[in-house]
Amino acid sequence: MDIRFEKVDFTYQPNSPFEQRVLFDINLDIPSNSYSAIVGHTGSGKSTLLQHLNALLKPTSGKVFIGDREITPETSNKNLKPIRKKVGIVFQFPESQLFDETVALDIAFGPKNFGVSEEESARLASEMLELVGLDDSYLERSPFDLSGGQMRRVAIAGVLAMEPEVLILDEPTAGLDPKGRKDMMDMFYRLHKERGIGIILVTHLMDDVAEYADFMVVLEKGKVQKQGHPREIFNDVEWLREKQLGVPTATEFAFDLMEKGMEFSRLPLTAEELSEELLPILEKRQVLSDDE
Ligand SMILES: Nc1ncnc2c1ncn2[C@@H]1O[C@H](COP(=O)(O)OP(=O)(O)OP(=O)(O)O)[C@@H](O)[C@H]1O
Repeated sequence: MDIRFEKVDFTYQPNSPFEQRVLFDINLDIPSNSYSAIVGHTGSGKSTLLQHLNALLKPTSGKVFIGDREITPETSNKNLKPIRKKVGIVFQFPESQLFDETVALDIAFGPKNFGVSEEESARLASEMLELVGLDDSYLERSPFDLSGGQMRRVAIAGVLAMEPEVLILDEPTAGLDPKGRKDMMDMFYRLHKERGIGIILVTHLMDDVAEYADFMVVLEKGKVQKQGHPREIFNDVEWLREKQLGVPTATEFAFDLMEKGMEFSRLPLTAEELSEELLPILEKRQVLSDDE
């Protein structure tokens, strides 16, 4: 599903003493079924932009296109439900939104609210729980007896139970330990690859952008500074350093080596790509030293 912004401005509390303009002339074209990453400093407007992606917020001026729907400032709040179903948002610390007595009821809440039968909602709860890596034994447990990471998985299963075409993730691994982070990022990648779910991820972690994303948007003070493939954007490493946005670890390392005279056939973004570049060089050096 295509998502496109055309000249979007957004102002909180317009025409009041608290008026604050947060998004400025956003033109954005998020490729269909991509794994996109939105990066930018704190306060740059990422969460505000995210909420336009499923019409939780409407632009103050301009247009947002979500699939075949067009959202303008005049769009009525009625009939937005189908968009909310197609585009699921996992907010920061989603576990704080769990509320039901059992895991099964919590996950089934969304579909039931959309008129899905009791039976089908229960089936969805079981399927989505498995998808997030928890077995059926969790279904009848209270969500509040689970670990933080498990609670987060249950909350994500609740969003998945709506069977969205696009999943929006606002810093989904915040506060998790390194293993929990990796497991969760791998899970989203599997959902993307195996189920064809489009992902739009907000993150500060450039290693995650490099590892998973095929499209990237850089926001600064409410304006889109760059959009494109991460390899293009990370290529301008001087710009990223100047903006203090962070650079993937492997790319930073490769740039250090380039400054010392090493040549690469393409800019490595991940550890795997870096080792693919380095191995032939090291093997060549080994052959040379063996010959000596
Ligand atoms: N509900 C609101 N009412 C008024 N102003 C708001 C509201 N939500 C956010 N803002 C303001 O909008 C600006 C952008 O905030 P936003 O949360 O979109 O940025 P962000 O890039 O997501 O930041 P972070 O990385 O810290 O989550 C900030 O100056 C913030 O104070």
